[in-house]
Amino acid sequence: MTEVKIKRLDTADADFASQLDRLLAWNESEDADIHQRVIEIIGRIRREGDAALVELTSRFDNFVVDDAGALELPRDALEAAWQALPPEQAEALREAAERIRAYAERQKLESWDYREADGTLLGQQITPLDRVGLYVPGGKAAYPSSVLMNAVPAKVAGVPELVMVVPAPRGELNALVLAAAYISGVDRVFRIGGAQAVAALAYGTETVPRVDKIVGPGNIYVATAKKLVFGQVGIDMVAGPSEILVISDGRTDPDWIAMDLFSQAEHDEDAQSILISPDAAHLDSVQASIERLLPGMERAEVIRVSLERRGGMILVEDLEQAAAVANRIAPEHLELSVENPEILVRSIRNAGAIFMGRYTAEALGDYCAGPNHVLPTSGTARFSSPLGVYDFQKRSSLIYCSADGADQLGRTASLLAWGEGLGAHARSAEYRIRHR
Ligand SMILES: NC(=O)c1ccc[n+]([C@@H]2O[C@H](COP(=O)([O-])OP(=O)(O)OC[C@H]3O[C@@H](n4cnc5c(N)ncnc54)[C@H](O)[C@@H]3O)[C@@H](O)[C@H]2O)c1
Ligand SMILES: N[C@H](CO)Cc1c[nH]c[nH+]1
Ligand SMILES: [Zn+2]
Repeated sequence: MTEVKIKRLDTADADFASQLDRLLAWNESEDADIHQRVIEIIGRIRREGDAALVELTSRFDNFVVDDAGALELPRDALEAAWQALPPEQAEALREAAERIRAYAERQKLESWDYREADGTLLGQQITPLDRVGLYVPGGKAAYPSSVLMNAVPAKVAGVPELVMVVPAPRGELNALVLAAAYISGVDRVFRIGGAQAVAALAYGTETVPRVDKIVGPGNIYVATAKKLVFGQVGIDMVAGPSEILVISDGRTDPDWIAMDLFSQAEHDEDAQSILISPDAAHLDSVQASIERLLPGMERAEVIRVSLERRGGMILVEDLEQAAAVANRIAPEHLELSVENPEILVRSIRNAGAIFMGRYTAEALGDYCAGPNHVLPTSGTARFSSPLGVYDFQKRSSLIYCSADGADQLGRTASLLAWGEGLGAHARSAEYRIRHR
């Protein structure tokens, strides 16, 4: 077994900050290249519609159809997949869906208003989005759990129309993906993926309807496409290649930690797995576990590439410094594998999801704990949050002025409008003032 070359960093090194920046950075030329390719794909979908969708699907997913209509799955295929599931899988899917729903129910934004003494009413009205596009990844692995994570909160919000896209390599789709779409109330499913699927949802084609917002995770092509179509449609966040950051106090079984790092590395060669600990001997033990366990893994090569390209082990002075480094990284998933996670969690400011304590494997959150697994990546947890019901709801402000309210507010508005030199604004307010 050859050594797995994972970068080692030490906060005591003078140039630690720049070493960390290099660990987190995407290769710039690779990044620019992907960006350019995605712009071209989006341009083709806008200009050529279905024809480009069919051609790009055959090129990237090895899935050839004569006519774009065949990219849509008939609804009875979803029901048939659900009916054919082995009972224990159906039960697991249903249990996961129920737990995701129970958590989502608590996230609902509600309408509210309040009335002032003069009868003026101010408030907020909540409306679900009309039609949402759900991206479900499927290039290298199938993600039934992502179907539930996308669709269940959308349904809780009350979105009337859910359009799902999922790549079908060689035309094949995982039965659990279809069954999950069935039980979570997805309306239409198209077998398309990557930047071309995002563009089709954003602009519409002859067969794919244009949506109001696109949500869901995907690889770097999907994440880049979502950023580029933002404005034409809403997007939830940048949910790209998966990431895990483990802070260990050195007392968790090194095999557990190695497997937690593998669990995200196995998604994609672009995934990122980082371990931080104040215990240098523990980092060595985890390295030894990685080398011993890796050959037995199903996706060993993907894990190895991911760990060697984007993985890291960071030696810190203490757990407080570990938290500071974690906040700088702002990971998608953060495991606090320590004795008192409820104390350390108070120092965490930037993380998509925080898994507290040695027993809380991140994988539980991926499937069935309840909180959403669609989470911000690439440091965007500094300003983004997990996918939730609120992503499928809009807020409109409500303002009702009584005659007395218009009289009072009109005087203030008029003064401010004249101050801005905007006469029509001022007069519009003044017309409603009672002139004595
Ligand atoms: N952040 C989250 O919440 C979250 C959740 C689940 C999965 N993920 C991530 O989703 C990703 C899934 O990736 P995947 O690849 O399996 O499926 P995917 O559906 O995201 O991507 C597959 C598509 O990528 C496109 N593609 C692949 N190579 C291309 C190329 N060279 N040029 C142009 N387009 C290309 C193809 O169109 C293909 O259909 C992983 O990175 C995983 O870590 C993230
Ligand atoms: N870890 C992924 C989110 O980054 C979600 C997932 C689905 N299946 C397995 N994992
Ligand atoms: Zn995962």
